[in-house]
Amino acid sequence: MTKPLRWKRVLLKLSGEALMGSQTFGIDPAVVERIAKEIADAVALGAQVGVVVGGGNIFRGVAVAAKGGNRVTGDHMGMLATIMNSLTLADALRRVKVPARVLSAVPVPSICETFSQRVAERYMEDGDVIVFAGGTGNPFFTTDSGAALRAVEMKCDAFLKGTQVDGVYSEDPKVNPDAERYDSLSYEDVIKRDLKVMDTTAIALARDNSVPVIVFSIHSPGSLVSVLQETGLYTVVGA
Ligand SMILES: Nc1ncnc2c1ncn2[C@@H]1O[C@H](COP(=O)(O)OP(=O)(O)OP(=O)(O)O)[C@@H](O)[C@H]1O
Ligand SMILES: O=c1ccn([C@@H]2O[C@H](COP(=O)(O)O)[C@@H](O)[C@H]2O)c(=O)[nH]1
Repeated sequence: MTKPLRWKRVLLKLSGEALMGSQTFGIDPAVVERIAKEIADAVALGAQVGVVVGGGNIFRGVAVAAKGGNRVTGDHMGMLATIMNSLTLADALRRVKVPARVLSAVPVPSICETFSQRVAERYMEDGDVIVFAGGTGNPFFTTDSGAALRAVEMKCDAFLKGTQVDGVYSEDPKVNPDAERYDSLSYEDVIKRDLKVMDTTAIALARDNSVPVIVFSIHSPGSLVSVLQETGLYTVVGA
């Protein structure tokens, strides 16, 4: 018998860098296809899925600012990068027969629809996967914050952060391989100890609206369904 889902409506945040595969930049179509299939498996089990994809595989505004450039222009470019990733993922979802919509916080009407909560709600109820593009639509934010915002707006049961590592550690495990891994943590632990797995704005928004944050590795095959069924390896951040 199939294990029931612990969380039915979820916001899945995918690291843009995770889409690069073994490349150092851009999108590896094989990785996107695998992730699309994992989302299809979750939908087949009854999950309602909204997705936010980061843009770090293409562009980050801080990189412009670090070289003395205009941060706002850089952030605009970063948001456009998330739209490119979102279009790619939505196409891959359609190829595996999952109805997918791209709703962007930054209006680009000749390319995709503009985000509105009411429209998004209707699509989700219809069983469509929504790829929320363009982050929050504002500079000086990140897609983690955009994802937390959409998770709250869409009344998601959980915010799933599918990333490069299999949970939250005492330090960045890529920097310190001996860092301690946690199965669960409070929102306050993450904020006070400045555990940089995601930004403070995103964690605070999740905390203030009681949305659990689940951090897991998107590289591990089958991990999305495992997380939804409360099996596998992940860290839960909650009250
Ligand atoms: N305490 C910590 N626990 C776990 N991971 C951490 C921690 N501190 C830093 N990290 C790093 O944070 C990264 C998670 O961020 P992620 O790669 O998802 O980037 P992002 O900025 O959200 O997305 P993008 O790749 O699109 O920019 C992990 O890959 C990990 O190396
Ligand atoms: O609300 C937002 C979201 C993102 N940006 C810009 O996009 C890039 C890529 O997003 P990541 O979360 O780093 O993957 C980000 O560095 C910002 O430059 C934004 O301005 N506003």
